[in-house]
Amino acid sequence: VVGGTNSTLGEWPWQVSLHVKLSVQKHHCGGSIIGDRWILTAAHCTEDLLIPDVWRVYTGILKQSEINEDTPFFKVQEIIVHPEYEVSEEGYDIALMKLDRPMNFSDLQQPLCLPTNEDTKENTGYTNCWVTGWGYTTERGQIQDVLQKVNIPLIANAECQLRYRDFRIHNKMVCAGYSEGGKDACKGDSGGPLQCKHKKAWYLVGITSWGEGCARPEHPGVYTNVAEFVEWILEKTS
Ligand SMILES: COC(=O)Nc1ccc(-c2nc(CNC(=O)CCc3cc(Cl)ccc3N3C=NNN3)[nH]c2Cl)cc1
Repeated sequence: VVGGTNSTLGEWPWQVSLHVKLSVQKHHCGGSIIGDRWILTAAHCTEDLLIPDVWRVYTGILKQSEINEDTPFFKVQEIIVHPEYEVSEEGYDIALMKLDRPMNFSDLQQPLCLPTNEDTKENTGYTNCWVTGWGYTTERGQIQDVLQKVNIPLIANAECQLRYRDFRIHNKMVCAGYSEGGKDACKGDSGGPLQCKHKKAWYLVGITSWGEGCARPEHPGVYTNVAEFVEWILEKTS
């Protein structure tokens, strides 16, 4: 996250850190708890990593430095990638991870709400949206220890399309950013939530997906529009 600040423990209890353990183990992507056995993340996070055994899902953590060989994690039983996903810039950048056992919800680990379907139109109805993650704070940065948060406004798809002439910004995408730049997601944040507070509850409006650089003027972040995938999510998770 560029232009953000430190989160506090329990502020974003649905945020998870998805680690991959190959020869070494490291943070790979963010993700969101949407059920007691379900994590929602970006399809691009799972590319070339469709073997469930390499994944370690860390919940209820604020700092990456909390993670060591003794830190408990959830194993992944199944990975479900949206069948229409090809590349992030074309959308459908969404995937589900089914955990090998159900989690007990607590103050530190609990789900956030999926947007209701009619919100699709109202995406502009969300006025208090935040992006969170342990990603880089500059384009040539590094993974952060403390979970970062940044308040970023949604922007209309028509405006987002003007900024990305070489791409098709369609209705299954949602954009967020400042025209002057300076605040954005960045490398290592993908798969994590763009969450909006609406009438006292937090909704998973977007999944961090792609952008041209990080926090550049006139280059908003592009997120998977979760409201357009609620039917798919419910079909796969029930
Ligand atoms: C010690 O462990 C480690 O170092 N781990 C580690 C893990 C993952 C990565 C990593 N992840 C990605 C996937 N893309 C994103 O995360 C954000 C994409 C994105 C989304 C929005 Cl909305 C806006 C802008 C951008 N944007 C464009 N340019 N840059 N960012 N790339 C790389 Cl590199 C690097 C290091």
